[in-house]
Amino acid sequence: MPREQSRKDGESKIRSRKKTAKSSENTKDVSKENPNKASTFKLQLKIFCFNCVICLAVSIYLYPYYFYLRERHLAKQTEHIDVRSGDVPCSEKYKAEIQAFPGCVPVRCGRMVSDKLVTPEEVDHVLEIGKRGLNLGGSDGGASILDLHSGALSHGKSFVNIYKIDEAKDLFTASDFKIYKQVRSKIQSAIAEHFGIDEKVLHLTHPTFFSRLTSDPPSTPHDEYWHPHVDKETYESFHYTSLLYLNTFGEDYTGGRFLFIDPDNHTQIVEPKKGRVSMFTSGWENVHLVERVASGTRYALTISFTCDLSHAIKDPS
Ligand SMILES: O=C(O)CCC(=O)C(=O)O
Ligand SMILES: [Fe+2]
Repeated sequence: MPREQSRKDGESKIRSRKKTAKSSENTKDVSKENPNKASTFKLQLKIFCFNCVICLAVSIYLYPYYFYLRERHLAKQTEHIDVRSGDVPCSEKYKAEIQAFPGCVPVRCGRMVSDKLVTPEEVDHVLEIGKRGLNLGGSDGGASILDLHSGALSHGKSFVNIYKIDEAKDLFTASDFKIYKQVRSKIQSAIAEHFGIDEKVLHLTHPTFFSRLTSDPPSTPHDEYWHPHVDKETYESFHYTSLLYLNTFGEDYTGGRFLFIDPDNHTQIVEPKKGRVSMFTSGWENVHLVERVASGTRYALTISFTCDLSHAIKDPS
């Protein structure tokens, strides 16, 4: 029995030695293969990195097109538009606010553009009034305004009252104010018609102003006209905003397009053009911005309306 046992012990030792030998052979094989595996891994890593770089380059190249594809034009500069509109759902906040003014609640919210509302003679005259006033002042930065109602005129880093400047005493004539009133009245009727409200419950409100925009770097936050905003927030009294463009994008300046920013970063663009009127509900459904002017000088007149009698103003006179 002990001899039998020692034979079995001997056999199992041999088996275990063979196993050890085999496993050490395996170890030797793997370590022999390692250099190949390492170089394959390096190659795969390089291919991966190369693909990443290509993807990144393609994305950077296509990025502007992504926005381009999301850009839609409401009005191009090259078009002559009788009436074109874009409806959007009224924002809840605007709807809630305007309910307080019977007869002033729009049947639709959105925008409307027309190139036939104001005559070329009227636009020429209005532009001339604006230039005459703005030439007496001007911001140090890229945005100058002249508020015909209050008389506020950009001057350096702040404002002066144009009606208190000696040299501006007889600057504006009765015929200037008549033209302003004529244009205001046409726009008011068009807003009432398009948005289905009673013209009589709509009142001119402040500020009503000329703007002159250039590519000059800003000198105060007032000069940063390119930020997205909602007019109801910027100018509390506004319910309906209108803009009369006094010169033309692509001819008198580059940049300076007007963009409505809709949900999902879709944009609807109005390219300003001399005589073009754009009008829209002033609520959160119409977030918008003016692109930075890249060259030249852009002129526009903002005429806005309120349904709130306590914010009504008379025509400038
Ligand atoms: O001049 C424009 O086109 C728009 C200006 C504007 O959005 C504003 O004054 O609130
Ligand atoms: Fe605005």
